[in-house]
Amino acid sequence: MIFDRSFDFARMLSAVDLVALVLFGAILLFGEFQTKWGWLRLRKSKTLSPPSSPTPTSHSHKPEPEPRRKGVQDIPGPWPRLPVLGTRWIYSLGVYKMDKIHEAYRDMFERYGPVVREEALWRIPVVSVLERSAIETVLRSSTKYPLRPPTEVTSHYRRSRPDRYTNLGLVNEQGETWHHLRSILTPELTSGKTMLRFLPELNTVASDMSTLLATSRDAKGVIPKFEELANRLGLESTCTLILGRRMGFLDDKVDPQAAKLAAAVKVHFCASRDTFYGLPFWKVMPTKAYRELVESEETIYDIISGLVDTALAEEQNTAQIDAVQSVFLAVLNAPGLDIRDKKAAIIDFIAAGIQTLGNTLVFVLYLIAKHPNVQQRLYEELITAAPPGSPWTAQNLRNAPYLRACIMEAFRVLPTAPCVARIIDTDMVLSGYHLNAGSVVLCHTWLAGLKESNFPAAHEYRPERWLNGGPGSAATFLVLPFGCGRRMCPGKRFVEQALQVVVAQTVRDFEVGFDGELGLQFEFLLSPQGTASFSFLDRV
Ligand code: HEM
Repeated sequence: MIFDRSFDFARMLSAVDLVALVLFGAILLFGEFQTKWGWLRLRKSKTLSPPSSPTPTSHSHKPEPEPRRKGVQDIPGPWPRLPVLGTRWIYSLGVYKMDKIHEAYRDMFERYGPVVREEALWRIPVVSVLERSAIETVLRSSTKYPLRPPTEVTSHYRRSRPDRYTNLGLVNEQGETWHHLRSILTPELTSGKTMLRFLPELNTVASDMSTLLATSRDAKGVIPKFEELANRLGLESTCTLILGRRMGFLDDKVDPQAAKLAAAVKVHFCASRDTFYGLPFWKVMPTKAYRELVESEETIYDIISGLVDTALAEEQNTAQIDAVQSVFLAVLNAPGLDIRDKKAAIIDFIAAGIQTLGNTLVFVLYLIAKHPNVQQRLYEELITAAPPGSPWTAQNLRNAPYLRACIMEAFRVLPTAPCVARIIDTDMVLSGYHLNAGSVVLCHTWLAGLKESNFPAAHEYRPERWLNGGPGSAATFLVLPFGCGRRMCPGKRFVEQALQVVVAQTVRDFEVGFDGELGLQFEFLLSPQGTASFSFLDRV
């Protein structure tokens, strides 16, 4: 077994590695590189009292010793736990592959049971939970300012650029600063009214995507790198929503900016993964992953910043897509925020929509393509709800429950975000272990949703389970593609609507096919592995 205590860790390290590790440990020990949220771990317990010591009594018989309660230190997990560095070595020394971390968790749950403890830098425990009850306990306890572990490397970089950022951004901020940003930056983005007004423009985006699919096919109807088009769709639709204008990323000719931006977003996710799961050498020197992160962050900033500036200049003269511009302007006109924060928020929103939406579209269409019966039923529903040539209105979409079921089931079987992370802010008992406030917990919603005990025939793609009231309470905390509570993804409404319109348009226009199996890889998000070769045949 890989993680037996007899596992010979030293054999895996060269002498140079060992010296580097020792030196690194010393630097960290005496340096100022403690994680910024480590203090939470040290906070006083709120709800649980420590095990009580036996009270002296006048009776002669000895009181029964109380069973020792199991704490975080008792949770099984990879071994050895190194001083300072914890267990992050498992991803760096070839035990698990960095791009297969989704499989690593599956393996660890099989090996150690439904609760697994890893240790991040400074031996801070990171607890992974698989049981539905544990996931519910964590996610139900959402407070006013829910805490999600920040991506430390982005925070580190942003602190080094006060010319561009005054804070860490919505994704990485915590507490009152996060709440302030969230309440100012997201109301337009999350508003149902905004989405409704955006629908006509989304129809033109979906129709342009269909044209692009038709013209990008080879003689057999195959598009060998569909994921690139899916990312362009993500970029175009998000820009249309946020900037209030069409950008032309779905035009026939590949826009070099779009390609550069999509590539930078991919590198950014991978570098975030490598710095998060790898050994934290980036904290003391600019490692390859850190340099890639900085480079991609700057590329993303520069390109989107250019788009924002152009949109802003045009805004002075024209009101382009009347309804949609409100997201962009609402952010720019928000009171009480530095212009750097507004610009950074717009950039973050656009960057957030590219690969997330692209990957999700690949997954949904893949599952539909691999299940011809599902595709046929969906097609029949769609042409009844909106015959070819008619638009996707709110009413037409309401009349397509099977479409929503296909998307929801895809989120259960192949979600882009496979777990929801929290730093718990009260003590709690999870699967029999007492955890103190400040513990980092990863709720593995994806793997839990694939358990037979939660969903019958869990490994099968069955959209029907979401019809007529859905699969019941099992779904509440297990199928959470956008997270939950106050920190839930503010892009949820937009993404759901965009997916519905684009999938509906695509399946109405084409019979979608996929040869073979789609591989998966972990890029901080769950992503298709390699290229995704789809066929799109005209409906007769
Ligand atoms: C398929 C597409 C998407 C998926 C699957 C997705 C998923 C998620 C998830 C799981 C979270 C964490 C939620 C939590 O901790 O409870 C999140 C946060 C976030 N997402 Fe998305 N997202 C998507 C698209 C978008 C888009 C298009 C935008 C912007 C327009 C966006 C902006 C954000 C922001 C700003 C946060 C941080 C929110 C906060 O901490 O307050 N996302 N997303």
